[in-house]
Amino acid sequence: MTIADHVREIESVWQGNASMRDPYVIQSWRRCLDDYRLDPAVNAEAVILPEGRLKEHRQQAEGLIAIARSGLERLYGNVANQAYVLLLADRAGVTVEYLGDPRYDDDLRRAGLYLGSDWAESHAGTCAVGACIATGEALTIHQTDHFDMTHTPLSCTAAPIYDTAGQLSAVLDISLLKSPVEKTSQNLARHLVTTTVRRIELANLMERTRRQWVLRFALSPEFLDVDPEGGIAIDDSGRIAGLTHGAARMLARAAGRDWRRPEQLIGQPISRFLDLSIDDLPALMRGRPTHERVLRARDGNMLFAHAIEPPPRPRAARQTLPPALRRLGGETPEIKALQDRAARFARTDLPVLIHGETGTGKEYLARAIHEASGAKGPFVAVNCAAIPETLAESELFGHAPGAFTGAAPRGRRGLIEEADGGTLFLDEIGDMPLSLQTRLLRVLAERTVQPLGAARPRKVGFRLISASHRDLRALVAAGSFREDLFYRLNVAALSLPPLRSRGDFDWLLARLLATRQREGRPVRLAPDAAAMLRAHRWPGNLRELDNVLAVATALCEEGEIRVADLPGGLGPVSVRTEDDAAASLRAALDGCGGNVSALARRLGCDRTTLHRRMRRLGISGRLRPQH
Ligand SMILES: Nc1ncnc2c1ncn2[C@@H]1O[C@H](COP(=O)(O)OP(=O)(O)OP(=O)(O)O)[C@@H](O)[C@H]1O
Repeated sequence: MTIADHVREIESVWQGNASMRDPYVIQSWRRCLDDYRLDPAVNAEAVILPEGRLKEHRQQAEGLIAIARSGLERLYGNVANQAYVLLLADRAGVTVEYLGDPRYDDDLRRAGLYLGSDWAESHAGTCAVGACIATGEALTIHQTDHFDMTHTPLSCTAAPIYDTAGQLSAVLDISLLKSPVEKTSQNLARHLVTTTVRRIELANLMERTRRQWVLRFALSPEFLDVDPEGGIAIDDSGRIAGLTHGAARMLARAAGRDWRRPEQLIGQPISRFLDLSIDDLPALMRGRPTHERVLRARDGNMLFAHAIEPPPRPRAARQTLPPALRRLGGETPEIKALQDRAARFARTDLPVLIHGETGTGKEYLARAIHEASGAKGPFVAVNCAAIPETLAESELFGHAPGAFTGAAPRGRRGLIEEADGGTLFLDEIGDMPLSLQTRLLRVLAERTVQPLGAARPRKVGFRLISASHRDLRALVAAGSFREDLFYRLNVAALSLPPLRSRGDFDWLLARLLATRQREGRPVRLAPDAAAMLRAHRWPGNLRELDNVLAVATALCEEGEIRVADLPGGLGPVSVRTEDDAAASLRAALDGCGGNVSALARRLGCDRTTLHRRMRRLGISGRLRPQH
């Protein structure tokens, strides 16, 4: 066809003469002439947007491109060797994603079948993307259907992609540079794009309505599970929260409404369209044979449906925290973040480094991680600051029989070996002497331990958790901590906040108080005493609070801790020292005639705990009442 013939045909159609062209082609020609004032005799060059503007369009369509990509790639895989090009255009008509054969790059670019090409009907004239945006329907613009001669060699088929609110959001186009003369040759292409779009819309619906029920449907049971015709998201109250285009058409038909007016569908009760309520959805889940999952639409048509339950709400995620980690604190964002991080580390065997002031619960957290990890072996805690340097080596690494004077005759397994299969917790790691740091580094690098005097190293496997109240980076800078060891320990870092800044103070207070008993009964806290505890600065953190409660429990009467039972000087301006706690405990011990077991019974804790606390506070168990 010559330009003159083409122009003459368009003019004839415009004058209202009969035509063999599809109605949507004629309507587009009219828009081009009447609305856009285009001239079919003037060839409009393909417009390719400059990179900056293309980037803006791509950024806006990012989510859609990500969802559409696998559908596009699969479709392209099916048609690539037949010289088809795939374009994904946004609702403005700009090509934001493109799959084509690089061998024809120049021709494709010239024809506008390229990334960044702008197919808006207002300047490109009649074209598949533009006409699809204007009509909202899948269609083929074949060769001389195009408005001017620039694009007449092309055959382009496009289908609209609707978002879950029923608005046209993009167009998928499949084009050929050269095609057979017959337009019907593109019927298969039309089937392929509409099928791909249906899948893209379903994927988009599933992605965007994760918290709702999704009902997928098909007209025949065989296709329900493999290739449903559409999907509807339904909220808790049984209203339509989102849908695919196939669903919009089906629902509109069922209730005699217009699918082009999504506000007549979105937000409406599903029961207006289908013989269905929210309570019927569980019965439509997979598990029942497909042919039994039948629904009746309000227009009397039957369809087969498959309901997909929403996943549990995010709150449930907290429920899945291992119990040991749940016990770490109350529900504040800071503690929740700490628990989530610790839970993730617990699932790995990464070395963990915990930082926190003294008494903030570093060992408690380390034990919780050990418990949450499900490790079979033991939790072995070593306080690097407490072992005398001379003993540290044999304590940690063990020794062979007779390795040195005073060595155990049958030798001794070191603490590192004891932790085999479990967790080694090195508390106050910053206080470890440099010589031991070097040996520890070797254990970590080689995963073996060599006891003193032993001929051969032994294999060990454990998770390492270390802790310090000191700034290890500063120690590295000062030369008292090995830098290479620091990097090996500081793989997964956790930081415990000081008690004075914890938003869950009351939760912790209640928790610690719940472990106390007086004469077999729970202990209460008078409101003014609680206020005093809240106002204190707690330099000794949780340990200090625990000690204060222990002593106050011992001193209180009628099971209620009052202000008078709290150590003097407790309050916002005072800085309570461990000496105060020691003095209170000493007083309580005196009250039991220096008998640790008796005091432990009175305090409602076991003897080991009390001994540990006394050791920490520098109190000897053989202490006699002081007069
Ligand atoms: N989340 C918690 N809930 C209840 N009690 C806790 C919690 N965290 C710590 N504690 C208690 O607080 C006290 C101090 O905890 P822990 O010994 O773990 O602190 P730490 O930081 O390791 O101390 P240090 O720096 O002296 O080694 C312990 O009695 C512990 O049982």
